[in-house]
Amino acid sequence: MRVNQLIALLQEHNLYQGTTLSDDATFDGLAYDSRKVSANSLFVCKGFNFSVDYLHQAIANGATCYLAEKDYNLVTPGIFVTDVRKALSLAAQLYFGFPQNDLFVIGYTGTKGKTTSTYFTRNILEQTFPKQVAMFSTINHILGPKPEDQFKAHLTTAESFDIFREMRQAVDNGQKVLVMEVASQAYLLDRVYGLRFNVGLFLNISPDHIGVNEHPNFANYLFCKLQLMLNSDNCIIDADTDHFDEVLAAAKVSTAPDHIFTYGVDQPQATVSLTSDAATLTDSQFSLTVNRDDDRLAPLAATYNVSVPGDFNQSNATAAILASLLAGAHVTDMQTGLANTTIPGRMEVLTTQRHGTVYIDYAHDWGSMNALLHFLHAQFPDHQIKVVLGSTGDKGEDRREGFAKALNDYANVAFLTTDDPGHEDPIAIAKEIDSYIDHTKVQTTLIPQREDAIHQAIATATNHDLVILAGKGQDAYQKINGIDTPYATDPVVAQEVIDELEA
Ligand SMILES: CC(=O)N[C@H]1[C@@H](OP(=O)(O)OP(=O)(O)OC[C@H]2O[C@@H](n3ccc(=O)[nH]c3=O)[C@H](O)[C@@H]2O)O[C@H](CO)[C@@H](O)[C@@H]1O[C@H](C)C(=O)N[C@@H](C)C(=O)N[C@H](CCC(=O)O)C(=O)O
Ligand SMILES: Nc1ncnc2c1ncn2[C@@H]1O[C@H](COP(=O)(O)OP(=O)(O)OP(=O)(O)O)[C@@H](O)[C@H]1O
Repeated sequence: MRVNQLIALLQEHNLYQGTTLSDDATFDGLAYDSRKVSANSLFVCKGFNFSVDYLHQAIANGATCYLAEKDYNLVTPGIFVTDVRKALSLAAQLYFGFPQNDLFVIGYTGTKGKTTSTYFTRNILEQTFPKQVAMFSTINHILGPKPEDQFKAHLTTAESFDIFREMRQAVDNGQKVLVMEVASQAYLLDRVYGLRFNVGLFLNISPDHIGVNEHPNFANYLFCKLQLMLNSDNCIIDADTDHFDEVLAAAKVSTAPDHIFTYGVDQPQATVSLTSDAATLTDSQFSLTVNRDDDRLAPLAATYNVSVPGDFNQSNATAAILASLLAGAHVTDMQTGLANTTIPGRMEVLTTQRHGTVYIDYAHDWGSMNALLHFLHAQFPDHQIKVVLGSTGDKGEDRREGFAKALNDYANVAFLTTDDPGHEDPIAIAKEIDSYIDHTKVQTTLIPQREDAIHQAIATATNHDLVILAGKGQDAYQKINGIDTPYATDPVVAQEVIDELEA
């Protein structure tokens, strides 16, 4: 990477303040972690917990220059900028050769449904472009068709440097499309600064991620999510979302009306309207009506089966249909892809002979729990709803009251147990949830061991019951006192219980 190119790019974005380096210098490496610096690298000084010791370590490891918001007055030269997070994103794009230019990039934001929709979209597009669809999801990253190109994710949206590094790998692996989740935190911390999306989707918004290390308030949370609409060539919006008018207004700022698409349940005003045709305990079927006179959209008027239950998943699937249409998919690809998608820990279904139907779902706040229980209650009114859940410690304290509200509205029985208690006592958390429960509607039992709670829920269930194991999905740990304590996962525990009971 040549320094004069970097300076020109920084100047273009009004970030450049000056340098103590000669402008004909070149770098062989770029890093923001002192432990990953190689010879003749540019080291980027950023972060809430940044320490000058990291800069010294980076220099010892081979950094020949640093990029920072302040001059550390060292012999080693520096490049100075007004905003180092934005500068990191631009430097990474330059260093990795702007890999986004060789990918069709689809980004999903929303409080709920990002992971599910990302999986749906990838599965559809894999029908159209086999082995050429990369994915950055909360669960895992896929950069190519080989097993070594797939690995677990650390964040929902990675640091900018890692995003562009992985995009470069994906392009080098022959990938044509990238489907990724864009958390609000990504805009808060400029992880996608300077990235233009071919398609940006806004699924929904409800209060979440507000706290010390996240957004200061809801207005900031919404502001960050809206940024995806301002940075996308095509915008797709769920017309049923709260704050729809603000989302649409944000999309209109930089996107022409015929590149803005909306969808909603039984919404004749939306570009595409979806109608639920059937729902069983294990899957569902819906139809789309196209309300805009547009030849590209016309073929979407069809019927689709989704192998994951939940009316909210019909909405997620519709988002994926529109996004994949813009990427070049045919309706048959959509129908096949949706009918064959399962998402780890999202509405996984275990059927039993005598103990009802068991759902494993990642619902871990009021919004998702409410959507899940409302769907099950409305669709299967003759069934009793039994829920196993806890609430995380050290954060999201308001979730406890939210869970109780959703249980009061729709559940019959709740087994309150452990879910990532952190430094808190799980039973104290369970008691707090219980304090908001209306016991005339919901019968509660407090059981500290999650495995025991799952056992009791399934063992006491009959074929008229729906048993919901909520909150952990496929998490293979419990966060206890700062340690990720191994946990077999809800699906494994549940299957063992079913095998034991029905042997
Ligand atoms: C508050 C927050 O989001 N922090 C993220 C941010 O940290 P940061 O830039 O402030 O860096 P830091 O962790 O304070 O470390 C300081 C700097 O020193 C460097 N360092 C550190 C140690 C060392 O020996 N040498 C060294 O150079 C680090 O590389 C870093 O650049 O950037 C880091 C990557 O560069 C992230 O790992 C870190 O995420 C933390 C772990 C986190 O938990 N973030 C959560 C809140 C988050 O981002 N969540 C979203 C939302 C999820 C959702 O929607 O559900 C997500 O996208 O996952
Ligand atoms: N469109 C939706 N509306 C409401 N709830 C949903 C929707 N889609 C999924 N959910 C619920 O939210 C849970 C999380 O879904 P998913 O992982 O797809 O969302 P996410 O946006 O990636 O979530 P998170 O940011 O919490 O990781 C699901 O297990 C389901 O209970």
